Amino acid sequence: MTEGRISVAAGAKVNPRLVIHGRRADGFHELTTLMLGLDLVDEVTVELVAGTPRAGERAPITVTSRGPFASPDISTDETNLAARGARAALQALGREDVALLIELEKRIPSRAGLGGGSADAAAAALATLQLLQPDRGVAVDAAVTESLGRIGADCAFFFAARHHGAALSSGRGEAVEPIAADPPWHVALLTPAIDCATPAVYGALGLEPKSAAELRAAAEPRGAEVRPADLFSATASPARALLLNDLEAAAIRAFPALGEWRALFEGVGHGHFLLAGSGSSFFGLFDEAVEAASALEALRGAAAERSLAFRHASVHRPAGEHLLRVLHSPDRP
Ligand SMILES: C[C@@](CO)(OP(=O)(O)O)[C@H](O)COP(=O)(O)OP(=O)(O)OC[C@H]1O[C@@H](n2ccc(N)nc2=O)[C@H](O)[C@@H]1O
Ligand SMILES: Nc1ncnc2c1ncn2[C@@H]1O[C@H](COP(=O)(O)OP(=O)(O)O)[C@@H](O)[C@H]1O
Repeated sequence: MTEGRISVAAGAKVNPRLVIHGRRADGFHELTTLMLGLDLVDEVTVELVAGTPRAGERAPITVTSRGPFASPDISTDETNLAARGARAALQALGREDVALLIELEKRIPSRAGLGGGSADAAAAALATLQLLQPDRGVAVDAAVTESLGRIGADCAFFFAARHHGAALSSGRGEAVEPIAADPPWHVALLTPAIDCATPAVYGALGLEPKSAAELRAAAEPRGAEVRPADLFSATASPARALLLNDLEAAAIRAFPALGEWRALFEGVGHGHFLLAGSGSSFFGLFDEAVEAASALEALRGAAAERSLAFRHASVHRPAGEHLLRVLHSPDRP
C-alpha cells in the first residue's frame, strides 16, 4: 500500500567557470567553480511504501529508471545517488524505518558533466523531506546539505542552491554559496557519444599533492578574477569571453576523442563552446534561442561529415528558482 508520493524535476548543471587550485593530500582537488542550473530535467518520484516497520530497523530503498537516458551504469540499489540522497534525508529525520521506492525518468545523459546523478540525489532528498516533514526547520536542511556534500561534491549544490539556480562552490565543491541568477542567455548543449568518468579526468591533471597553506595561496589570485554578477548580467558575446574550464585539457588527454570535437567547434566558427565540468558535454551561450538552434544544426551537419556521433543536443534556459521543482504533492494530509 502506498501512503504518498512526490515528484521533483531536477535540473542539469554546467560550470561557466571552473578553476582548479591544486590537489589536496586526500586526493581531491581544491577548486572554485561557478555552477549554473538548466531546465534540462530528470524527474524523480519518491514513494513511501507502507509496511510494518519495527522501531530502529532500517527499511530498504529501491530504484527504477526509465526514459531516454536510462542506462546500465545507473544502479537500482542503494548505491544509486538518488537512493543515497533519500537515505541522507531519512537519517536527518531519524526515520530509517521507512521504505521507499524511487522512480527516475532520466532525461539528463549520465557521465556527461551535467551532474544528473547529483541532481537526482538532491531531488530525492527534497521529495523525502517533503513527504515526511514538510514543516521541518532550517537545521534539518543544513544537515541534509552537509550529508549530500559527503556523497558527492556536486550533490550539495543542487540542494543548497535550489531557490537560486546558481552558486559559487569551493573546497572540493561541497562548500556552496548560492547566487540568484537569471542570465539572459540560451544555452546550447551538445553531448558527444563519449562517457567521461570524473575520476579519470581529475587524474589526467597529473598534479602532485599540496599542503593546505600552498592551496590557500594558489586560490587567492585565481578565485576572484571574475565577479559572478558581471558574467550573469553580460550578453552572450562578452559572457563567452569569461568562460573557463581548467578540466578541459585534462579531459581531452583522458578521452582523446573529445579533441576531435574541440577541432570541430573551432572548424565551424563555434570555438567558444566549452566543456561542461568533466565532460563529455559541451555548451555554448547565445542571445536568442533560434541562434542556438541553428548553431546546433551546423554542428550536427559537421559532425556527420566527420563521422562523430553524439548522444544529445538541445537548447535550454537557466533554471533560476526552479532548479528543483516539486511537481506533485502528497496524496495524504
Ligand atoms: C567536475 C565536476 C564539476 O562540477 O562535476 P562533473 O562535471 O563531473 O559532473 C565536479 O567537480 C565533480 O563532482 P562530483 O561528480 O560530485 O564528484 P565526486 O563524486 O565528489 O567525486 C568523484 C571523483 O572525482 C574526483 N574529484 C572530485 C571532486 C574534486 N574536487 N576533486 C576530485 O579529485 C575524485 O577522484 C573523486 O573520487
Ligand atoms: N541517479 C543516477 N543518475 C545517473 N548516474 C548515476 C545515478 N546514480 C549513480 N550514478 C552513477 O554516477 C555516474 C555519473 O553520472 P552523472 O552524475 O550523470 O555524471 P557526471 O558526473 O558526468 O555529471 C554514472 O555513470 C552512474 O554510474
